[in-house]
Amino acid sequence: MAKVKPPVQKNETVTLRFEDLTHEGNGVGKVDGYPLFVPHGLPGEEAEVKVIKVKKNFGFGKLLNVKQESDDRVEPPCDVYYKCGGCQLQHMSYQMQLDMKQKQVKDNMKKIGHLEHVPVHPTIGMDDPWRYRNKVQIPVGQKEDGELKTGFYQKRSHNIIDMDTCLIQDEMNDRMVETVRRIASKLGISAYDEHTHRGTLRHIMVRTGQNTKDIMVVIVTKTKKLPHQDKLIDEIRDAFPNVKSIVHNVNSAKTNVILGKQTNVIYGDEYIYDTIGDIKFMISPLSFYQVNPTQTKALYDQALQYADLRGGETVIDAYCGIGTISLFLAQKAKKVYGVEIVPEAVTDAKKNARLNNMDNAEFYVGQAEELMPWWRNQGLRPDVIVVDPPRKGCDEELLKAMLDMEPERIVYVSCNPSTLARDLRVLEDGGYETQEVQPVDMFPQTSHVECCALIERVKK
Ligand SMILES: C[S@@+](CC[C@H](N)C(=O)[O-])C[C@H]1O[C@@H](n2cnc3c(N)ncnc32)[C@H](O)[C@@H]1O
Repeated sequence: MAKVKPPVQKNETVTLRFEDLTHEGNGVGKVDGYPLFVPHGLPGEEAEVKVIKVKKNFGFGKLLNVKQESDDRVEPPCDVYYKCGGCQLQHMSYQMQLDMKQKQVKDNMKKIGHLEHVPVHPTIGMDDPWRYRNKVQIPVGQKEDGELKTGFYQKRSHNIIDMDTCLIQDEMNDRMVETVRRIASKLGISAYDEHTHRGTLRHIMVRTGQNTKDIMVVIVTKTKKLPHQDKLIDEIRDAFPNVKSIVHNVNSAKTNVILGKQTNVIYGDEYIYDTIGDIKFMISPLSFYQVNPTQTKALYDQALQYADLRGGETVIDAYCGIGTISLFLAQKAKKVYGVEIVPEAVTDAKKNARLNNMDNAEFYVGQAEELMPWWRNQGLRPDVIVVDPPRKGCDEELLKAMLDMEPERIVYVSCNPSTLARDLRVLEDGGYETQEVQPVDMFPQTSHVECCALIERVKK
């Protein structure tokens, strides 16, 4: 067969009408049937686009000039939006973002899970979709004049954009990052350089309790010693007298992973606290804690509603982190078993159960895919199983053990609709039926979406 040449060439300028959006939020327009993916293009718009990459069946373009704007186009409030890789959807009305996420989930259900019949509800959005993040982890670099800079990486690169504020961060986190950077700069602490593997300061992480206003700062260095440690602590405390915890984390490895294994509390407490609903949580530096507390409440309420607990049930919460969902469930269940791979998180989970006077939740350190079959072999038969895995979804062994245990209901909380759809297919083939999926906008202005799905055992 003769080779068909793409109808566009690299660096050529073409006029496109965008027909659709990809799951990442890129506009899709076609030249003679050949699709071009263009960041910041919106459906219905006509625009001039520079072709920047040509592949056999599709290409990529750069938006040069929008000739006819969509009613859903909005002016991004962030000065560095078009450079920074953090947000992808600031140019889009919030309603369009929510609709796009619902469609993303529906498409995955259909294409990956072959679950076109499953109702996917409209995405639960935020009243104010800004300043929602309770945690920032920001890389530190050095300017030409030697001063330190902090900022997220430019798209598809490791160049740090010098920025003072991030509009999806809690303002407290912004101010703390700026303060630590300024003090460290003044004390002459150098930034870590990933090319030469030299220098000291790698990242600044700040976590804030949205409801308690507790603040934890984690200073990540390549070096075992934190230079000018006492001075740094004094000056941070002068600027933020209410800081609860200052932690030094050592990460000497050549890696993209932000935190190393060694953490030393150099001032204050090992934990900060936050509340979700009526439950109080203590959170240590290495533990996972959802980044958007307002939407976490909406997500957990949904999970609890799907679990439909009456007080007599045994429940397993797999991938339980610091026990957040487990304790929500324990309010209504007879017994909850949690499993989590990070030992520090399990320590937090146990302490959190005590903190809330709950004695019906037990937590175990381990791989969920190992513990679940072990529980099955021990004869544990839960009424409800909740899973909340990382992006790669559930392990096959775990899915198999869940099916063998025959719970009435499975509640699947997911931050990745494609692995959710893949795993739902396995559960459907194993005798379960997905009843509904509720997307929740945990990460406004970005293309990520969180979901909660209800799966029930088909009665024979
Ligand atoms: C998306 S988080 C959910 C945490 C918790 N349910 C919450 O809402 O805060 C996923 C959790 O799974 C843990 N994890 C990752 N792989 C695991 C595995 N194989 N077995 C058990 N836990 C795992 C992570 O450490 C993380 O705490």
